[in-house]
Amino acid sequence: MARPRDTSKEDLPKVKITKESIKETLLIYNYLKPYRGTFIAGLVFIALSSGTMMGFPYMLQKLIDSAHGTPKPPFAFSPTTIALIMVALLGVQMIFSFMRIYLFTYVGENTVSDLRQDIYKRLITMPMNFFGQNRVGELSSRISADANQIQEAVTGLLAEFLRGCLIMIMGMAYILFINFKMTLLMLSVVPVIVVIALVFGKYIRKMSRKAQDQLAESNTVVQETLSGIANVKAFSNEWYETGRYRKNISEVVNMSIKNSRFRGLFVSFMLFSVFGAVTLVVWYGAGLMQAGQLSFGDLTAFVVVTAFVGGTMAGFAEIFSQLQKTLGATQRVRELLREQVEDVTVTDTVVEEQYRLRGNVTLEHVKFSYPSRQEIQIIKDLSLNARSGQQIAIVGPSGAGKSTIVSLLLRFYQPDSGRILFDGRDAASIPLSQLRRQMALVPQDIHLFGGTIYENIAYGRPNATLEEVQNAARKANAHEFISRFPEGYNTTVGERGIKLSGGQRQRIAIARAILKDPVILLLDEATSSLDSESEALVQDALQNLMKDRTSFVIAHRLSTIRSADQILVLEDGRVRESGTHHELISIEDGLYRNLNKLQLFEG
Ligand SMILES: Nc1ncnc2c1ncn2[C@@H]1O[C@H](COP(=O)(O)OP(=O)(O)OP(=O)(O)O)[C@@H](O)[C@H]1O
Repeated sequence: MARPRDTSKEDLPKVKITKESIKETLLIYNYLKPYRGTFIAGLVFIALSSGTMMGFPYMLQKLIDSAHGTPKPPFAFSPTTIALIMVALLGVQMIFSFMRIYLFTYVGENTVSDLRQDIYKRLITMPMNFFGQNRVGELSSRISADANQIQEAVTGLLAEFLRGCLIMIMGMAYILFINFKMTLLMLSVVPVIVVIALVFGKYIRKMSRKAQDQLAESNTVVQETLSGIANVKAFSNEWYETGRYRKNISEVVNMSIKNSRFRGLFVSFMLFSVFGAVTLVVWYGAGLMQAGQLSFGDLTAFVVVTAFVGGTMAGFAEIFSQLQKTLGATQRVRELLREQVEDVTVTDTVVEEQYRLRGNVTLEHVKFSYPSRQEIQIIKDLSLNARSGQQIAIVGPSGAGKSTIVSLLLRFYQPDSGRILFDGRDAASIPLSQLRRQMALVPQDIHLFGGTIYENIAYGRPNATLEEVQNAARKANAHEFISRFPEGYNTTVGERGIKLSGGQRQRIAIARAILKDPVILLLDEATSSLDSESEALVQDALQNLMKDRTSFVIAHRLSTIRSADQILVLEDGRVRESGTHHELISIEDGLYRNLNKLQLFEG
């Protein structure tokens, strides 16, 4: 029957059940290993609870027969005694069911939490290129929807399958034992009804999903028109939109009415066939009873067990469809777990003496194109030499490749050819985490994490004390405005917190970098202009930050880089001019000189 739509699950694609996909899924069961004992105990409780469940119709049979005075050994007791035994049986069943649910939830939650942590560790250590090629939404659904599906498989699916098998086997054996011929009669009708119900049910589900999609489409019209209401009104197109909506809605109505015919047919068919089957079996059983071959209790137990078996058969279809979804989920998760990660550590490490940098940076004939756009070379033969403590300014028009240089220095990407050297050593010979620990990036768009100002600054060195954080904030000219907030350093920022101005955010980012105390500083100057007071505070903070470290500054305003040791004028992936401000300004018709004259950059 058509059920309410559970979009979170239906959106998960199914895959074909093949030997390969099953093998993949079984590998996920590796995560079960640490909880093997509990898992096996859970399986035992499933078997026990299925067993006691089948004991119920058996005792029911004895109870009814005892009323007729025809109980057969070994339960030739009074009805009251049998009823008490049944209550005891139900009590035991309660314990078994409780244990089954508790143990499987314990195992399921723990395994999926291990799996989630592994996926997260993978995600966070993937190279930058990976993030350029995958959508964040899709990646996060690996950790939420896919992991959920796997959890259900670990706990629910296997348990349901085992329970189903046990009930089918025990149930079939039991009704065969009650009466062979009646079982054959039952087998000739019940599975047919189940199969028809499944096929029909699937078709109806598909139809109702279509109707829901149609409804969603009509909602898009509503959203579109309401969010662009000014357009609708300005064009006086209310009549047009009303017509569009009417057309959409009438499609929904048509489809739903068409569906109702099938649903009506399905429900009436099911009522007819289920009760018809019961009538048929009971009629046949009544004949056997008349002939003295069957007791009243036998007949009752037979009908109850048949209902169990029929229900289990139908349940297998759901297990099958869940299995397909799980195979899809595990395939995607396994793909992710197989991806090549960056060589970074996920434990907190300190800079080792052998990798401690002095801050000399050399680029030799570096060429680079982004892996996702191999055909366009962004950096074309770039060489530069920065000595420890120097300030290198990179200027040039938008799209020239300035930020790309910063990404290469951080080793987000590898050059296609040429070398990057730190203190004369090839960058590739320094472990990534060791290298990046000695660098700090102050980007153009400053990202503040949801948390307090203290936490945001301490991101530069997560174990810093409040005093160290405050000192960094002072140097970054941020202490004063932070102290003015009623909650000071405990003020929450980010999505749910207060909104800081552009200049304030920059100073937080500068404090974060000061706290990290990097050897090499990478600074992407914000393009948005600040008011002159704020600008002066930021510039002063930047001077504090750049003191005694090699700094690469992507500058958008030339006024801020006059004192730089070297200015590289980049155009189309090449260094067109380089030198100090005075050297460059004196080049007749030079690029820098012209840019300076304009005092205006495209970027
Ligand atoms: N992740 C990426 N994948 C593919 N191409 C990219 C990627 N990032 C940047 N590009 C391209 O590389 C070129 C250089 O970009 P880059 O950001 O280095 O320029 P920029 O000089 O910093 O520009 P701006 O001053 O506007 O920030 C651009 O054409 C851009 O489209």
